[in-house]
Amino acid sequence: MAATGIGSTSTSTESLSYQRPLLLADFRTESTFEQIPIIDLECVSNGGNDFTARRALADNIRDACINVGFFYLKNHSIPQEVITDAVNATKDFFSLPLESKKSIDIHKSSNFKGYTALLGENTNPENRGDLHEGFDIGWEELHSGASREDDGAMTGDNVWPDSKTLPDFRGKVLRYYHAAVKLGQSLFPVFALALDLPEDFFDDKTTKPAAIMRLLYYPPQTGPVDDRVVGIGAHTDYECFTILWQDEVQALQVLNNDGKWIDAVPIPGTFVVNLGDQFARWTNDIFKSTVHRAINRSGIERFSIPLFFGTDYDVKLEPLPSCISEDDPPKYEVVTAGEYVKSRLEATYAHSK
Ligand SMILES: O=C(O)CCC(=O)C(=O)O
Ligand SMILES: [Fe+2]
Repeated sequence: MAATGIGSTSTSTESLSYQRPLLLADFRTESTFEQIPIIDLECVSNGGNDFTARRALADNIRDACINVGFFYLKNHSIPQEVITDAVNATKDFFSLPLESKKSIDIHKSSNFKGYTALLGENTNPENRGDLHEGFDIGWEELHSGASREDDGAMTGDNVWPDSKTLPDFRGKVLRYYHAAVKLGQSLFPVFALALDLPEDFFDDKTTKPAAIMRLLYYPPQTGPVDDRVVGIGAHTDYECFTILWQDEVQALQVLNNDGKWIDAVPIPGTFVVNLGDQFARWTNDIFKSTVHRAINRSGIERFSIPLFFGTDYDVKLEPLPSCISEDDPPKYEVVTAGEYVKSRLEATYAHSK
């Protein structure tokens, strides 16, 4: 599937920009961040015909990717109604009796799909388990329900709760999934431009959206909090980038270079986007896969929905020539995106096997 949202036809201005010397690391600032930047996606959401605006957007995104690894996205194109439906479906799902949810436990799945119970996952190996419940899905055709025949290491169907119990659940969740995938597809060309690559660079590497979506529920943690049992322990994400919807409850925190946790304060109408390990690998760490965690000390329930979007599972994560040099040799062994995601998921769920 071709990337949507912005065109990839070359103009003379674009060709010139590709030939600029690539000194991406020079965009790194000396001091660390104290805030997460807000980026306006209007020029992509409106059809993306203005290259000057796309270039300016890519420059802002480059700055955020090199120096923070996180940004808020405003003026995205996902209708509020699609989000609200998915959030309501999320709340209905987590309200089901534990035995219904356990019947589709993620440990029964060969491809990491289904329900994760409280403490079922441990994102930070130094911790004792994450205090959230989750529900994971991957790509599935909206109407026919077909999954893909061959997703390499990640091949397999989604699992769903009983449609008699939650008749609208699958439709609402998948509608949001496909909207978020479309938004993600519109971001790949901007990331490419931010790396001074042709805007269509990721098109042939993202033909079958390798996107995992999670519904997450964080119960409140009251009283003294054991640092080793938090909502989600300190970790980096595994794919190229994550598009996170979060409700109004503050819990997400992002680690800056001074080791200080910066709150990713909820901003209504925005998504939080953060980079993951695949982009760190493509760029030999020029793009930051920033450590983050979530602790819900608010006293009320919190819900969030991340969508993790990587390159196709059979694509090799090779460093871009512009991001390596004699002084900066490749830092990572080359593996496929699917092997990488699978190995990280195996480690995350190993403790509750
Ligand atoms: O719920 C959140 O705010 C963050 C979730 C997260 O970091 C993840 O699932 O990887
Ligand atoms: Fe994360």
